[in-house]
Amino acid sequence: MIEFRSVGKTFEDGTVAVRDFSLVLPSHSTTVLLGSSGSGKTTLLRMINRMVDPTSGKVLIDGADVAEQKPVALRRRIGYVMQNSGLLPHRTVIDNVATVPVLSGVSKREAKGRALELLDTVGLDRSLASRYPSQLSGGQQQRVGVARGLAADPNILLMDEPFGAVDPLVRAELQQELLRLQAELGKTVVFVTHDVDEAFLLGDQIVLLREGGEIAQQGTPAEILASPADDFVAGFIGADRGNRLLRVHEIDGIRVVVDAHGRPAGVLEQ
Ligand SMILES: Nc1ncnc2c1ncn2[C@@H]1O[C@H](COP(=O)(O)OP(=O)(O)OP(=O)(O)O)[C@@H](O)[C@H]1O
Repeated sequence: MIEFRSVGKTFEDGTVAVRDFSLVLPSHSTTVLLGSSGSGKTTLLRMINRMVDPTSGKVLIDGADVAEQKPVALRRRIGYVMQNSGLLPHRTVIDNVATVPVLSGVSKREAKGRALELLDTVGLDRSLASRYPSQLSGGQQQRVGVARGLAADPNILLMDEPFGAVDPLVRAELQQELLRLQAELGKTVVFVTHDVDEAFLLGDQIVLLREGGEIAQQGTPAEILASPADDFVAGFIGADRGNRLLRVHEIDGIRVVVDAHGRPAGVLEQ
């Protein structure tokens, strides 16, 4: 469990990124921090692994204050996946994935063996292991980024707009892969995005933020869709709300769900 307790962050130039933020993130589930640019999502995410230290309040992991833990050790046991994959350009795919375990004392041979398994896990062909990041597509790079985030077998995986830089088709594929992986691995995932559809697809819990890291609403996607707390929430999730209004049509005894434009969205289970 990750807990933010009355956390605030004012940067040295006086920018108040987060005013007073409290939240519990349950283990083995995905919490999405959703909000527009500048709402403080990345700042909050980075407080978990101490890439940013709060100026007030505390962040606790399983009851232990992260401020009392060494940042390097903390970062080695928390996976971090960012936009543009953050891969080391002069290292091969396999070395990128194996780096953190080797730094943590795992033998090179063992780390490489595990890295190959992780390529399978994230749906990458092992033949790509000896390539450099620039020799991969954007989607493949992001998969390597996810493999690297998982390399130390962390309980917590932080993901900062990890699929923001790839085209919509690849993005949809990566989202499905993450859902599959999460069903298998059950990590505590904290996922940052400004994309409502992505948030609703991936999140068990959604936390919609206004400026300053103020929580506009938190709940399951269904709860937020069913009863937006106020106009801000309704506006944020509602840009294409029309598409979210679904109806059931019966065709030859099969119940088909269609969206507001009459496009089929799926079939109801009998
Ligand atoms: N190092 C810094 N120094 C000063 N201000 C900062 C710093 N990092 C972030 N900020 C400011 O803090 C606020 C929150 O930034 P943050 O990156 O957390 O937002 P975000 O919701 O993740 O936005 P985005 O979706 O654009 O990444 C912004 O106003 C930003 O300009």
